[in-house]
Amino acid sequence: MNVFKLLSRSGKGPQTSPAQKLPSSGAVANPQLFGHNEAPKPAQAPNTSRKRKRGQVNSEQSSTIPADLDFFGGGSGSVNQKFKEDESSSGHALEKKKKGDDATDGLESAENNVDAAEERYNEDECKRVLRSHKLKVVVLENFGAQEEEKAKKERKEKKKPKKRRLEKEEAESKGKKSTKQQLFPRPLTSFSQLRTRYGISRRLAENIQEQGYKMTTEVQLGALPLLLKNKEETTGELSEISSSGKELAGNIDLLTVAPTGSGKTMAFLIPIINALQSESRTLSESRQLGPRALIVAPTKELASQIVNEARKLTKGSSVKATLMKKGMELVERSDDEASEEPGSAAESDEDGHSIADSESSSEIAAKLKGKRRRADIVKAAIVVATPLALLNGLKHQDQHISELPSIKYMVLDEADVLLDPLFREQTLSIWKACTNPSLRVGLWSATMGSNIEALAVNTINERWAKVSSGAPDLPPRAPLIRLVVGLKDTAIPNITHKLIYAATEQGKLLGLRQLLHPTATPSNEASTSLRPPFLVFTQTIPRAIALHSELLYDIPPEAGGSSRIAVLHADLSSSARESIMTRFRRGEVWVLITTDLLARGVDFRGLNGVVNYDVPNSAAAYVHRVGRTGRAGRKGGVAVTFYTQEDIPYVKNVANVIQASEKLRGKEGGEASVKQWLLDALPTPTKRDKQRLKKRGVEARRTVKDGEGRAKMRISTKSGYERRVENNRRGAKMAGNARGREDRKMVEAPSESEFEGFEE
Ligand SMILES: Nc1ncnc2c1ncn2[C@@H]1O[C@H](COP(=O)(O)OP(=O)(O)OP(=O)(O)O)[C@@H](O)[C@H]1O
Repeated sequence: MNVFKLLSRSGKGPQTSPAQKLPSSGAVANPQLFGHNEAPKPAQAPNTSRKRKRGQVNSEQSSTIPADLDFFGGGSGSVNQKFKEDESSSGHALEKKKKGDDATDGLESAENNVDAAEERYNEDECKRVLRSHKLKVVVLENFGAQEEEKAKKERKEKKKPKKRRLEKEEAESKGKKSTKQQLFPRPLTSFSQLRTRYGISRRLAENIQEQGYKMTTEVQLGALPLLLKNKEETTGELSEISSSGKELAGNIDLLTVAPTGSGKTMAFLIPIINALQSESRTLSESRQLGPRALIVAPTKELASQIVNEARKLTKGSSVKATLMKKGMELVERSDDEASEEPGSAAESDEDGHSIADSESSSEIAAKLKGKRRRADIVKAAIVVATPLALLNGLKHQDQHISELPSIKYMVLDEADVLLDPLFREQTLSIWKACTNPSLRVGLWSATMGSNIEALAVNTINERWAKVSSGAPDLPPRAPLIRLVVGLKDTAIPNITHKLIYAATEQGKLLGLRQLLHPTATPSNEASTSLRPPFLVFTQTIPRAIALHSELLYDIPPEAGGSSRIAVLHADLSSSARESIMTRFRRGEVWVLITTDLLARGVDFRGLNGVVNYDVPNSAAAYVHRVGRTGRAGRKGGVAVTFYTQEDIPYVKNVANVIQASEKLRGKEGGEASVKQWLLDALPTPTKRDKQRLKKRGVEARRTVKDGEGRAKMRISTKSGYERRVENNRRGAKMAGNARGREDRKMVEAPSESEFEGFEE
């Protein structure tokens, strides 16, 4: 169906080139964002001593590599060629699987080929690959080594006279370098290496292979080698930063900043699932151990998406993942504290964690009359939840929070928002409740302020001070490593940004209608390039609702009419939210109007665009909102941002992000969508302005009434005068109708003998 023909009233639709690639056209062969234009390196002498293994591609025989596998950008350079061999062999394995061949056979041949490629890595090549993919790994805090060093120094210094000691300290603090130690982990260029190099379970390897991914994304390429234990090298990459590198290999806290849609979910799930699988071989063993990994996400939508991903990767294994819902508990409670709410018993989860799944509501009600219900205790190894759902499962009536000593892994997905004032208290309470001394933490997001890094370091220190007191035999203290992919806090380079001045609220509505009906303005560049499905973001829930009712009848009935447009916000019930998400994912809804509820993490793979109907509240919010399109390297996504007179004090935030993202893409000067003159003309918001905007949004849009009681910043194409005339007319008509009904009642009042219908 040509969506655009149906949307454009003329029926012709805009002319699009058949070659135009949109995110909705499907996955791209190369999900990576950087490293495509890598210059080829001089060829290295081939390793002739090694016997070629079964299925391995000979670089001399096959000089032409399929374009979709050429992810290091052509040329016969040593590293490029080696990875191509590696990839083509694993791609071959994938193809085999598609044809119905035995999956394990494919795995084996890929593993054998990777073995061969592995041998030819050297440190310089690793560095080059990491650089070309814009990966930077640094040691943010090396707690263990710092403590060791401090203790050593103290012992030494005690022996020196005081004067000399003070002089030395002063000199040291003056010359202290702030540069962080950089690490160069061996990049993971193929998923097959997960088995050959890190020995992940066969089941997990098969589940990954079933996803059909041809190559690792940048964040997977950098994070997985840091988080997994290398089965061959006993010291691992971390030997560089600690004498106890052997114990630290794969045993670190990681703070990752990587672009939106770059596959961070897989990157944090694989190491956790692998570790949990090696702890428990059978399902009953795993259930006995209870929850051992906690994944915290800011919204229900994101949490349920993570659970789905985790279930794909844990299929057929002893490890299960569950979504924390109302009526589920993480700790045992006394009878007095058990939930009294019958509604909370009604939710059950795929892994059978609810007591209510086989009972009718009347049975439950009857039981509850006699005895308070004991909530269901979660047994799954991986628990995914929003901070509030988790705290509800941990808090007691007297407000004290139970400890969770069984949790060994905690992931904060969208860590910057979870540690932002909005969620900070809840998140830190959860973090502190995880009292296991070997707790490993992962903080992941596409944006991360330096204040969040500092907060993470403080929290890790505080927690350690608490858990280590009175526990002498603790494992070595893990370092905090930071991995950054690309340019920190920048929008992905593979989408097109459009910043459009709409002057007024009515101008924005007209602009959005032009996007919906593209042939009405063929000259408008923005309108010809945005295709449904797309998301529309507003500042508040009332504005999302108002915009939805304004646009409800804009889609012609032949195209599905009002069912094609929907609104999703936090005031809707969970089931309504789930149903809208499903309809949007299935393609039944084409335009989804929402608030920042869907700005983070949610993965709509084929989303063609994002419209910022209201300017986002921060640069980070822009990065996340527009990152709903262009996922996994998909090209052709469009991000349109409307701004009005009221937004001018703040719009520079957004303009700067667009400029940085276009620079990353190589679009500068005349080609850039935000011209330098505009950037120069826009006022720079102060720190206070930014803080106010982040907290409250554009103030004018929050004020519903002005001093004279008139509605301001309303979403409507009609002027205030037109609306008043219309309201007066409507009022007069309603009054007339009411009078008419009264008159008719008098005239038509039935006589007592007349039939008046059946009583209910
Ligand atoms: N190696 C891969 N090759 C191709 N696609 C991948 C690969 N890894 C993950 N994906 C896909 O990329 C998409 C985005 O992944 P994911 O949701 O994990 O991104 P993210 O980095 O968490 O994004 P965000 O910052 O928006 O939360 C998903 O559809 C996922 O299935």
